[in-house]
Amino acid sequence: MSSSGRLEGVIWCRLFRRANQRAVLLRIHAQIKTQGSLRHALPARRSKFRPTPRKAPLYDPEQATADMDATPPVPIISLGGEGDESPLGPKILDAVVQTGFFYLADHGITPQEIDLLFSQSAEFFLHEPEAERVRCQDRNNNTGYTAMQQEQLDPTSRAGGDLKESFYLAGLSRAEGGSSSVDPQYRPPSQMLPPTLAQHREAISTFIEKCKGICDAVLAGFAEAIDLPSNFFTDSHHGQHDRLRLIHYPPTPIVDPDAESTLATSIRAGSHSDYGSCTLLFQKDVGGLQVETKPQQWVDIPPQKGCIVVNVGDAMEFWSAGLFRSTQHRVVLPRSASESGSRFSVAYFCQPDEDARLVPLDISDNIREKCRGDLMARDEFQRRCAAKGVSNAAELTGGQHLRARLTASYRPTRS
Ligand SMILES: O=C(O)CCC(=O)C(=O)O
Ligand SMILES: [Fe+2]
Repeated sequence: MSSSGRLEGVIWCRLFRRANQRAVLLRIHAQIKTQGSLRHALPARRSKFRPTPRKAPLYDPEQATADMDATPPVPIISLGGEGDESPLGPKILDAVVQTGFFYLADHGITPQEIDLLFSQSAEFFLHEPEAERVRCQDRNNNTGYTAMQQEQLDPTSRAGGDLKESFYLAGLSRAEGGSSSVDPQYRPPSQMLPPTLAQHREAISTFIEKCKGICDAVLAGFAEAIDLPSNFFTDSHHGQHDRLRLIHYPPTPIVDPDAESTLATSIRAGSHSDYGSCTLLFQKDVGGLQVETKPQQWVDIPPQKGCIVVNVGDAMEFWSAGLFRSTQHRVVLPRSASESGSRFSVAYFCQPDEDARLVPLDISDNIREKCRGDLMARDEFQRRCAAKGVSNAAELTGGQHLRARLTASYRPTRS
């Protein structure tokens, strides 16, 4: 075939796939109007949502990145490169007590490593046969594949399950007692990998270890920020429950975010706070992530070149007695053509150990004074704990909180 013929073929494949997906979504939205629930409107088998296997293009790192360098809505903080020995703690204090979100620069993972992981992720979501994906599901260990709408991050919403699919990876080399010396008590579970990911096992494992290293630095920063020894939190984080999560939000039609009807349709990721100590979020070229900076006030956190989004999770909010904020965030449906294609993201969830007690700390007067304007009132802290199903954080362990939140947001796997 000539190159122009091939190009034409590719364009037709893309147009056909887009039209096919659009038709399915439009049918579902029409059914929502009559049946009132997207979950009921879902086809019995979810495979209709999928791009056609083996014909879809892989993730293209050269795609336009229009939003990338707009004025950042949260601070950009350097983890420190050569010649920058300044400690992280004082640099992140304001951000973690205000929104709990910041961009992290100079983190040591190269753009090439990130691009590679995103293309491996796209290869999995767009090319791995359904049987292989499903074979690797393990909800008991929070590893492997999760299907479209299996998770509903905001269980209170009437919109139904989130329009995304994902794959959770536990520390691969740690699970086998590999390179790093992990006390067997804190070993993450081993898991099956589907062929498209198994062939990249080494690279993915290295990526996970790098994320763990960054999280250890962030945890040390959290401790230093409140005048604690830098190992205060890292001692309770052996990576046992940490997960790297590859996420794919398939193409969906553009919606008007302010329209009343949009509230009844599903969302890419419902409003939620993260469950652990901190999250590293890698975004590429498609936006949609928003943070609730004030009640009902949602601010976009667009991809920022070279930066990871870091946010505080519930465990750290409990531990810090509400000084650090685990803020609600979500991923909205496409608002423009640039958001309507597939969105890929990668999250590294850093979790406290199973037995870590999340007893709220006594925050020193010195730190309280520094954060005066942003301190959370005691009753607000209690209210936020209660909203997350926690009556007394002092009696909670890292493992208990994680399981409670996962149980609340996942529906059982279909057999
Ligand atoms: O995909 C994203 O950008 C955000 C995902 C997220 O917040 C989560 O999975 O907890
Ligand atoms: Fe999140």
